[in-house]
Amino acid sequence: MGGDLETTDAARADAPEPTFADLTTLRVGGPIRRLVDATTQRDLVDFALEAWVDGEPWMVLGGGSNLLVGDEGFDGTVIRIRTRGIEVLAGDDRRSGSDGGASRDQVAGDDRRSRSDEGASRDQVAGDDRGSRSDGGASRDQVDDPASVRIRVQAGEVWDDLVAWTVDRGFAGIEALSGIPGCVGAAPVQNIGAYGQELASTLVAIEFLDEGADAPRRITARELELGYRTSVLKQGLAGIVVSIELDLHDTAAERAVLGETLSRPVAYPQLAGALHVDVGDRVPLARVRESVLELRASKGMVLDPDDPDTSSAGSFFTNPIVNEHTARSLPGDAPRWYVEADPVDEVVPLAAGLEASPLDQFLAHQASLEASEAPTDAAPQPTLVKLSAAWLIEHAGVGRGFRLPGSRAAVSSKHTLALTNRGGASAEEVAQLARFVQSRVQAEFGILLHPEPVVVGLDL
Ligand SMILES: NC(=O)C1=CN([C@@H]2O[C@H](COP(=O)(O)OP(=O)(O)OC[C@H]3O[C@@H](n4cnc5c(N)ncnc54)[C@H](OP(=O)(O)O)[C@@H]3O)[C@@H](O)[C@H]2O)C=CC1
Ligand SMILES: C=C(O[C@H]1[C@H](O)[C@@H](CO)O[C@H](OP(=O)(O)OP(=O)(O)OC[C@H]2O[C@@H](n3ccc(=O)[nH]c3=O)[C@H](O)[C@@H]2O)[C@@H]1NC(C)=O)C(=O)O
Repeated sequence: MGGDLETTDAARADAPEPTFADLTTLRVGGPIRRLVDATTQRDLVDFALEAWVDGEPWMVLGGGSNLLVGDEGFDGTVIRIRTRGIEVLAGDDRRSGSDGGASRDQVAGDDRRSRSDEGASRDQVAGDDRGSRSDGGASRDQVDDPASVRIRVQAGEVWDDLVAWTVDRGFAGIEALSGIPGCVGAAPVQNIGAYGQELASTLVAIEFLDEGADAPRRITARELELGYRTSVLKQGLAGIVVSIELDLHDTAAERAVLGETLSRPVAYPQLAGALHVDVGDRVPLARVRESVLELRASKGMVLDPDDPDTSSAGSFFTNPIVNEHTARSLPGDAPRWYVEADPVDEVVPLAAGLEASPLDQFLAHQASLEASEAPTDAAPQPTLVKLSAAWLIEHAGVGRGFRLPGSRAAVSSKHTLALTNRGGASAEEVAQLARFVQSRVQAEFGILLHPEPVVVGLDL
């Protein structure tokens, strides 16, 4: 291991060991047997190899903003990613995808290792938060964009600092993702998205350390199969994201003519409303950032130590994607958005009782579907509709501020999709609230809500 590794070991008696309650934005979760801080790429690989050789349980920690860990904690190694560095890749670097020198604006360095694979994939379907399927890779638009600029960012950079950095330099493409918590390395895992942009629209590739490997490899965005809050990383490809590469739009030429750095076209009606423009308009980058930060703050989605509504993991459930038939069965005022093909969320028959857990009912339903379905190659693609989990929760009788008797966990008073810790809640209290919300929505609408955060040591 390198000499600058920072190791916190539970065996060390002199300093109190941080628990997950100290390290996550939900502020719940038990002790960590061994916490190590990887501050360079070399250290990251060394720590990971050490854990893998020993065959001990391991997990990655970024900003702790999308994590619910049980009160028992984690009996293994937690590798906290602290690597830093944002580089602008120039000329050959960006075409080959190698990461040799020639960065014209390197902010911070790291012990980068060189790797040359194919460049950006060329026919990505650009997605947005309401869209469902994103095929990953730089969009044709970006690759063909003569003003595109490619950057590589190390996994431990704070996501929102990166957004601020790009806005300051007039690089457009992730401005609507302002205020999202967490670290850069977690962003491709669930293809973060908000206010009409998602990572898939700008992501070109990642450097990834597969579990058991001793050096990272490059994986193109296309290979990541990015979709609505998902990717092959979320679906089980084990390892660690080491860095990401993005193609952004450099507004320098436009600025010379217009005197302003304009955003990508505004794609989210709520954001367009807040900016007093139409969907499709372009507005100064900094205004988009400001407006998104205000919108997020009004929903309790910007971390603020003085506001218990922000002691959450953001949206606790994903918005369900169902077939058109199910969507039509909902009341007329239920928000619905048509999406492109993606897996349909399970609709559990209302007749299924609530005695079994939602997961058991889901599995039983899945098994009965598999048993009854004859294989077919030419099934027509169903029309898919994304629903609002927040609306379903509210209309299942779980309003803002709701809490179970005696519990210190509550639904946010600003947005029903965020479960919050009002002070001193246990992980089990958060899990109880989550199960209650799931069971209410299921009883009312027959729809099973899926947790968005990574859940460790708890059953949901
Ligand atoms: N759209 C929104 O408004 C919100 C979005 N988020 C997003 O959720 C994510 C949370 O980030 P963060 O707080 O840093 O993550 P966390 O520290 O909460 O980690 C959550 C999980 O992400 C995976 N992960 C994190 N970093 C890496 C990495 N370098 N390589 C591989 N897997 C990794 C791990 O899952 P595993 O163990 O399964 O590999 C980890 O358990 C961010 O992308 C954040 O932007 C969060 C809240 C709101
Ligand atoms: C916060 C996250 O991402 C957020 C992202 O910031 C926003 C903005 O793009 O859109 C998603 O929320 P969302 O679908 O709830 O978006 P919002 O615009 O806040 O609400 C949608 C609709 O839900 C309904 N709504 C919202 C809040 C509420 O308390 N009650 C309610 O009924 C309203 O009808 C509203 O129009 C993302 N969540 C998911 C799971 O997709 C996160 O992933 O953690």
